[in-house]
Amino acid sequence: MEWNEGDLVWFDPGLGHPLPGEIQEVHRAAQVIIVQAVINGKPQTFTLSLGEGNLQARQDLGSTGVDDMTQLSDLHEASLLWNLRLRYDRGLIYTFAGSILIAVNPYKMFPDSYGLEVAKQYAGRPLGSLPPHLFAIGAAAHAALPSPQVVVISGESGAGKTESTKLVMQYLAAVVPGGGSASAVITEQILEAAPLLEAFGNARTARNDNSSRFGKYLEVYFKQGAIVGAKITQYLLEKSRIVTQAPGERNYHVFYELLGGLTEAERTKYGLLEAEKYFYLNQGGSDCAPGRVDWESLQGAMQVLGVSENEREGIVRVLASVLHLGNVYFHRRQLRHGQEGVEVGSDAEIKWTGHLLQISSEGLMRALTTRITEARAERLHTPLSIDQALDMRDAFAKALYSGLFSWLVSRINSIVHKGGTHDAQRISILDIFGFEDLAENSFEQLCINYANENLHLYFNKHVFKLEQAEYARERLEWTPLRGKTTSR
Ligand SMILES: Nc1ncnc2c1ncn2[C@@H]1O[C@H](COP(=O)(O)OP(=O)(O)OP(=O)(O)O)[C@@H](O)[C@H]1O
Repeated sequence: MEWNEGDLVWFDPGLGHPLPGEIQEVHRAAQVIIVQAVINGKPQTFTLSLGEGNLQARQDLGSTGVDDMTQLSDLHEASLLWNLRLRYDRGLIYTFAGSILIAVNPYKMFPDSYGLEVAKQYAGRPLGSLPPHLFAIGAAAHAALPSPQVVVISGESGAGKTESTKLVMQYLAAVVPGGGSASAVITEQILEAAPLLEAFGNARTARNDNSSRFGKYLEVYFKQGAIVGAKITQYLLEKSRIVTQAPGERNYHVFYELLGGLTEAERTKYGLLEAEKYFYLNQGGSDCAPGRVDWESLQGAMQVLGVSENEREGIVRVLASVLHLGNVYFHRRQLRHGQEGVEVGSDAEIKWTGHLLQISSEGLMRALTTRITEARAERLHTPLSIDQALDMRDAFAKALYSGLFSWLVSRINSIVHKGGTHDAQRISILDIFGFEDLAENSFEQLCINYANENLHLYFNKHVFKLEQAEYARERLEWTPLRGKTTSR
């Protein structure tokens, strides 16, 4: 290829990845070209020998890039990223790749982009006829009913999945023709379920102040065009966080919201102190401020969802019990016959937990310090070591909290899913935790990454299969990904 001044190119000045540049000078006699690239906002020039630097022609994307990646003529990782970058710099955070929407997290709100008026513009418009937007995905899913639709939202932690899920839901709530007041109530309840689930299932992590620590599959049901119900399925709540947190991270938001919002009288009633005093809340060394939602708003969300006062009291009791349990400590104790066991350091926390859960404190103490084995008709109490007792305490706290979380999800479902939806149309939204590679990876990261791998595998198979079927239908030639022959 003959290069000329002003040609747009991809070149690699030895970085191991291509840069977008523009040829400034061509010195054919010396076989040298000078290319300029803008790096971190500063123009820099590179002198390359002709034939060096893996020069490739670069498409002119103008100042705002193309809004569908399929319009790119030079298609490789660098050109895809460059297009996203150009758009992002102009505040255009959404880009299509065919029927897939890529969203780049702006980390700042664009309130004008998500109003009712914008939602209405997208309603009923085919995908691609308006600029890329989450509402376009909502509109496409809605238009494709009655066949069941799933919006799969995928990306690493902090990418913006949860916010995107809420926006798709907001779109459906805003534009789906009203089905009377019953539909309006159920729609409000579905929207109110989001902050409630976030309080109990989200936490501050090193990557995201509001990271979802569970996977969520939300099915929204429609009849005669109106929303008639929803169902939430939750996966894999991260249990280790209830008892331990990595540096800079926190426990689930609800604990800090609870302690920041209780009145003095309520604190006394549940035997609670300020958040800094609880081992389960202060291991990450992060602050213990109440956080995103205040306790009062959370109570409001529970009210909208019909959670009774009695049930709310039960929720506080379980949360307070988890906190009390975390402060239980043990001493080594010499038993008879030279055996070693443990005893609880202070029984105040055990008494509070017993009182709040309405179980016997003595039984709880025994359960935390001994293991019961049954052999024939005999029950043997084997004393635990300190480490085993701590594990037992933590396991109990984890079971209590995850039981509460599962109960909450089924309680929400009992309100937003009244049954009778077997013949309803549905749009589902999958918001599942993204890939994680932390300084220390545990069993939870294995499960999260395994779930992601499978999702990607399914997604790739599905998308490529569909694409190949379309090629076959249109009798286009293509090279199957793993095959050597060109098919017709
Ligand atoms: N469309 C958006 N507009 C503005 N800010 C956004 C948008 N999407 C995400 N954010 C910001 O990024 C933060 C992280 O986003 P979000 O919690 O949705 O990520 P996530 O992919 O669900 O992460 P995780 O897997 O950790 O739950 C949000 O709290 C919000 O501040």
